[in-house]
Amino acid sequence: MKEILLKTEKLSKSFSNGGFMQHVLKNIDLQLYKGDFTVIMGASGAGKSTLLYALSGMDTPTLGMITFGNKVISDLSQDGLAVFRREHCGFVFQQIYLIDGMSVMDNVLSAGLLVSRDKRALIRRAKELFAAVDIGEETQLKFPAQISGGEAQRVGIVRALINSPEILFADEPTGALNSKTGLDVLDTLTKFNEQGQSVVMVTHDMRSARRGNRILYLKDGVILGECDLGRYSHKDAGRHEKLSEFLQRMGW
Ligand SMILES: Nc1ncnc2c1ncn2[C@@H]1O[C@H](COP(=O)(O)OP(=O)(O)OP(=O)(O)O)[C@@H](O)[C@H]1O
Repeated sequence: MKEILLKTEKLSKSFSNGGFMQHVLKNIDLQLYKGDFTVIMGASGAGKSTLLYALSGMDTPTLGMITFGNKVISDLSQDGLAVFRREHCGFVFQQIYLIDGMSVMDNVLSAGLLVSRDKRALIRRAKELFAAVDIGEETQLKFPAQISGGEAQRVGIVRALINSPEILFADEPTGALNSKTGLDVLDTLTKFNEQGQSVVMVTHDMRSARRGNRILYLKDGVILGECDLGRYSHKDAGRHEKLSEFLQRMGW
């Protein structure tokens, strides 16, 4: 039996655009499960990022309820949401936004120090995570301008995981990377997920989506369908076909 991590009830989000209301998310009832690698797909403008922002407390819904564990997060103030995000969520975006004037290690530690005062423990965890993403000690001392895009994204993942978040949210994490470095980042996400990290990722890239075990398809602000792909394995030859067939059915 899967454990529910996060739940939405009648989640709606509307924006006022040029004097009219645009209803981007419409009454979404969704449950996200612990340990899953959930992927949100859909055409451009379907509302994928808007959904990710609402789920992660980066934005508030217009209507509806979001519950994390036993805690209703949709009622929290901006300050309450900031604390929720810091303590429970990790974020990886297409743009990495490392702080230029700090070393790679200090970038990660500064995120950790927002939650914990135990610098020694943070350094230990940072080192473990850097080892897991294959960022050596020399690179840890470099500044963001001195590392490659792929290294920067892997540092971004370490930063996102330093506070041991219950959910890692990723929005097109390979969007700005070339094929090889994008693959390294996907392998890294897969590895952490195999170790139990729950991941929710938005993408319109099939190669990225294949890493998920659960694929949700969003269309015009509603979840049109979902596909259970099972756990990722690079040996799973039928995976690509199963996903293609699902996406075709969804009208992708
Ligand atoms: N802050 C905002 N203010 C006004 N409209 C917004 C805002 N954020 C999103 N929208 C609108 O909501 C719709 C869905 O946007 P969203 O970014 O969620 O789509 P998406 O599925 O992630 O698209 P893409 O794949 O192109 O990134 C778009 O029409 C967008 O213009």
